[in-house]
Amino acid sequence: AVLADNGHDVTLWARREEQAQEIDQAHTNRKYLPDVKLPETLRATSSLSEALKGKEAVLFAVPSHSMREIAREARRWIEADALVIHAAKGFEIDSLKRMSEVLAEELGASYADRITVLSGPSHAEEVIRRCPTTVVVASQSAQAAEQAQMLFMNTYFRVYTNPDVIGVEVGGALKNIIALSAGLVDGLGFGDNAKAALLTRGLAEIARLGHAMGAEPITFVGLAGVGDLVVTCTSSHSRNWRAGHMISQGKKLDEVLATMGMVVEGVRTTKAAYVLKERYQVEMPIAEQLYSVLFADKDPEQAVKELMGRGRTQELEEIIGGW
Ligand SMILES: NC(=O)C1=CN([C@@H]2O[C@H](COP(=O)(O)OP(=O)(O)OC[C@H]3O[C@@H](n4cnc5c(N)ncnc54)[C@H](OP(=O)(O)O)[C@@H]3O)[C@@H](O)[C@H]2O)C=CC1
Ligand SMILES: O=C(CO)COP(=O)(O)O
Repeated sequence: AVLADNGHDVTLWARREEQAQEIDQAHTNRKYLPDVKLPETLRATSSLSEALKGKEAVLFAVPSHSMREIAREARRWIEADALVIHAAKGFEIDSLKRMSEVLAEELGASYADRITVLSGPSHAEEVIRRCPTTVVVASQSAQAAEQAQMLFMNTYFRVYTNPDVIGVEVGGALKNIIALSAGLVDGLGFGDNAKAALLTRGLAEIARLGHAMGAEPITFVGLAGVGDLVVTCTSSHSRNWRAGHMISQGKKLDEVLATMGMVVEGVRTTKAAYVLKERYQVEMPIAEQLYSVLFADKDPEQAVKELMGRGRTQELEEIIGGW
């Protein structure tokens, strides 16, 4: 809708014919954005070739677990000089690869310089109402990042560029772990101090793993770090926050995911972080406790007790050093 508002010729692809038809003809998307009228110029199809042929840019906005499969399929139709952007916030669970790595593998080396990630605090429910929103685009090529910036930027959607692809992707993925935890903490009625502690110490965990993976720590105080962390941990639009909240009320994970009917990226990302923290030898106590709550039926109140009872430590020693 942002791109259509900017006057671009946009074709959405949806895997279900009936959804494509609804968007194309009625200009609505009742399942995902009820009570919203989409731009009249926005077209939709269930044919990938129709969506991709002749297009100067392609935005992959599928859940991270389906990125490889869709990219593999899309490769046949994407123009050789197309700009490739993705907006997924997660890792590939088996390989622990970032989405730009998955795209580069599937689309081929010739696209590496044109792969861009778009991330930041941007709940779809508000973007579609044209509420003021800021995001960041990152690419290894300044030219690709600026091209994406120009395509999306308008009066309600402000786009910044950043050369740190790893930081922007890792920040966008890991914030969902903290958003799930924030839903739990809010649901348990632990108050504002606990929530602030979770966001701040969550950010320390994100920066610690991100730094070890090659990110610039400063990226995490930007839109893909603090920005997305704040919006996802404080908004009831967030599926990750809502999932955590439901679990705090005694619901089982399977039940929560079935009720949601939309992707809750933080669940898979918690599994990924559990393995990544071992691989990079970094401490992620919040992610570790959330892992036990989600996958080993740990009582969330006990998880909080254990987090509060950890040994004494410095605040940011890995990043700023000690005395
Ligand atoms: N929602 C938001 O505000 C934001 C989301 N994101 C990120 O965007 C990504 C997508 O999220 P979002 O759109 O919200 O997720 P939703 O669950 O709301 O919608 C998922 C969409 O992807 C389709 N889909 C699911 N699995 C597949 C598959 N295997 N192949 C093809 N299509 C599939 C669904 O189709 P169907 O209906 O047929 O299942 C549906 O159209 C996530 O990584 C998320 O973190 C990033 C920024 C903001
Ligand atoms: O990433 C998002 C907003 O920036 C959407 O978060 P949820 O997936 O938790 O809804």
